Amino acid sequence: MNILSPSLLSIDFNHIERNAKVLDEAGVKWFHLDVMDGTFVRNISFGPPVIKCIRKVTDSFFDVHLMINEPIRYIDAFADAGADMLTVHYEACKDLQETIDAVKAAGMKVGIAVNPETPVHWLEYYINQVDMVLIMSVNPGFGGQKFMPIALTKLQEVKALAEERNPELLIEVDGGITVDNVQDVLDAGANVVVAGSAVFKGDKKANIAAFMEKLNA
Ligand SMILES: O=C(CO)[C@H](O)[C@H](O)COP(=O)(O)O
Ligand SMILES: [Co+2]
Repeated sequence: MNILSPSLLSIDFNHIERNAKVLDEAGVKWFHLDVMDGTFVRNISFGPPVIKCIRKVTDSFFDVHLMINEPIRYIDAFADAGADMLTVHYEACKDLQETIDAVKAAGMKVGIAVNPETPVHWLEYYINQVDMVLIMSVNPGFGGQKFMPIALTKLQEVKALAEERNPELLIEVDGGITVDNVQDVLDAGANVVVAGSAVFKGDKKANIAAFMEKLNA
């Protein structure tokens, strides 16, 4: 079963409750929350206080994408804010094993994200310890960027690794996904699709319905 995880980076923050309702009513079950610290990526977005507010208006699964250095420092804060899963960047953790263990100990699911230039085989040792691998199809930091096709090969590699080592693994792709390229990433092995601009620009309900049609085909 494929999952759409809309990135709230593109949401109208003046109307969070109204937009969350639109997503929920459109059948969206996951919210993708992009946390940026201005050091791991050259942008700052939001943190636990905002997530805590959004938690009050929806029961959806909070798929929190941590684009922050040394995320181990904030695990409890995100757990308290209502995160269901924390996805940390391979490139941002001094001790990835310790970080994975700490997320699990805090009662959340855990994912590892890799940037476009980070090889998938670096994840081999961790692949059966995590719930999800996130393949970035843009360089992280901003919504609205163009999809990078290198992600397709990496999705195929993760899928092959998962078949061997962790058949339950969720494989998420994030960055520049549209209704026109979503089939390519599904065919390559993604089963969780993040979309920000392609959901929030224009008619949200129609955009979500178009994605759902492809994901549930
Ligand atoms: O992690 C991200 C950027 O670093 C965002 O999740 C991603 O860019 C989603 O936005 P869009 O679908 O517009 O690319
Ligand atoms: Co993201």
